[in-house]
Amino acid sequence: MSEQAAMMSEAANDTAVGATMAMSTSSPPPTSPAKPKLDLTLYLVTSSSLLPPNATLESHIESAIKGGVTIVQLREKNLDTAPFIALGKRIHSITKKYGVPLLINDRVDVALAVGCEGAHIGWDDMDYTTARNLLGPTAIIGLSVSNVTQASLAASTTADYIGIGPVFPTRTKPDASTPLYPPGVRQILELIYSKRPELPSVAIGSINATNLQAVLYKSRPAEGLPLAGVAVVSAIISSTDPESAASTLLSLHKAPPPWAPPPQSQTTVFTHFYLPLILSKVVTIIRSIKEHKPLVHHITNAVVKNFSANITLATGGSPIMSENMEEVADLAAITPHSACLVNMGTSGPAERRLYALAIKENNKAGKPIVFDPVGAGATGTRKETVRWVLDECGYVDVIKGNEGEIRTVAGEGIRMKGVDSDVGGGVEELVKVVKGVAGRERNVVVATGATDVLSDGTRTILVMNGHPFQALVTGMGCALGSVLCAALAANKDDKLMSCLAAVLLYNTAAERAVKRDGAKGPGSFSVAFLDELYEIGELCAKGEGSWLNDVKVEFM
Ligand SMILES: Cc1ncc(COP(=O)(O)OP(=O)(O)O)c(N)n1
Ligand SMILES: Cc1ncsc1CCOP(=O)(O)O
Repeated sequence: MSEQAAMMSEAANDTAVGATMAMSTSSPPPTSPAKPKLDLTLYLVTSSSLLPPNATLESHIESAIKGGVTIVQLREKNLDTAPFIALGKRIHSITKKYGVPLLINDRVDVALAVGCEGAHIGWDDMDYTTARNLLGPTAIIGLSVSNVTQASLAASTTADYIGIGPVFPTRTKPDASTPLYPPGVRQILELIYSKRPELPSVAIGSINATNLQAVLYKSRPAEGLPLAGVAVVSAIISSTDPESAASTLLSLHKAPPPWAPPPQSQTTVFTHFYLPLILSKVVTIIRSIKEHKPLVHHITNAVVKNFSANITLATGGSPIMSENMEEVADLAAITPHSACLVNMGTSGPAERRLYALAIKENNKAGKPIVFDPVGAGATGTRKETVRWVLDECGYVDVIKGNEGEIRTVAGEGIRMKGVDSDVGGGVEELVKVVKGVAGRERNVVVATGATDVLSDGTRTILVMNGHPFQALVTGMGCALGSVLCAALAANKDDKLMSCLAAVLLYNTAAERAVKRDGAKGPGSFSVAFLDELYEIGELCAKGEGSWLNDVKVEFM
């Protein structure tokens, strides 16, 4: 305590940088320094042990600030007090030059001794009130939270910001709590907003250039403050080029993610009154498949490959079946109109690596991903693959599955026998599940069955068309994924409308197929179905929409 008191008096003699920074902008009287400006956009947290060989923390931090870091936290777990203070002072002389606040991790005494702008404290550290009393009202103080209980307590303080994490598993903090993943971050943001609507937050834990946009997008609450920024350690500290690492992260932060729909592109008038308008869009979308012949990269199971390729061709798309990791990036970038189907028909470690790569490369190229969680509830491995794809691999634009699969994705403990779904809940109940998953993932969910349920979390559509023969042909369910891909690749404006077009095309083709001469059972039906897909496409190419006369849809 006496050591701390001594440091506090030393700090009082030192020029308070918060005051200096604030004074340089608004010149308040020296006796009442204002709080330094807090910009959490790109928050660098240090760890000298992760520096590349021959790099110094001083030069690394300076370069990172040049690249766009907006706030720095000195987090040095293995330093004794004296060298920690000495390092803090050296770093502070750098951050001050750029007007970037410096906070000290855990050690309020060191923050005082350094005379920097504040401290970041966790649950094992000094309590908030004591830290605030010691550091004073103008210091920046951040608090860590790892769950909603901590978030509730933290939001009842006057802390300046909240650090939410870990988002993902991280090697940088071996004692970190269970990962939250973006939906968990979102829950915490909602809780914080309900208690202190103006309190900003950052997310931390294995955030890097690959996942930053997905973290920001998927964690964004429907209402209230989104993340103010992201905090990173290894993504900048372990880089050999911290300036460009920081500037890449910053530009990703500023840019809309490639999968976000263009502003104002969504059909907002979604009621029966507008059915003719909606159906004319369906025709336009199917016509655009014919026009663009989108490439559909299939990562799918062996049983359905041939059928899926034929369905894609009949629809007007161009199928490619490839599980070669080496060509995933090329396929994602080869043409402006492409999409990738990730069908979890088989799900071992090699497939998981392939799915991750496909999602990463298609996210990067701004190409839609349709994820089919085949047999999701059948085994623990499949459940884990679903969790991993959705939590850790990036963003999937559409999830398509039968009721059991979608309920498993929602987190229900459904036991599926193989890949078939026999859960048999009512449609109303299913609508809630589908909307819930779509809202959680901020994407579109298509649940197939006698009534298909499509939702983007806000708008929900029921489609009652189709024929029971569809359930008797192997690959029929999986190949809908191909048509969804073709429609999404051809029309980027409104994903829900593209999915509706694909589902109406598919189910109407089935109804028309059984009316054809000779379609007496599943075998002849599957051939007639291909012909009908093709014929409907031809009608749409001519702008003809009469094939939609018998659609049975409901908007909710
Ligand atoms: C911005 C930010 N958020 C969270 C943390 C984690 O802090 P804490 O829980 O105190 O864990 P350690 O960093 O001390 O290991 C952080 N440091 N920064
Ligand atoms: C300090 C901290 N708190 C939660 S996760 C974490 C470590 C983040 O480091 P990285 O960005 O390297 O995963």
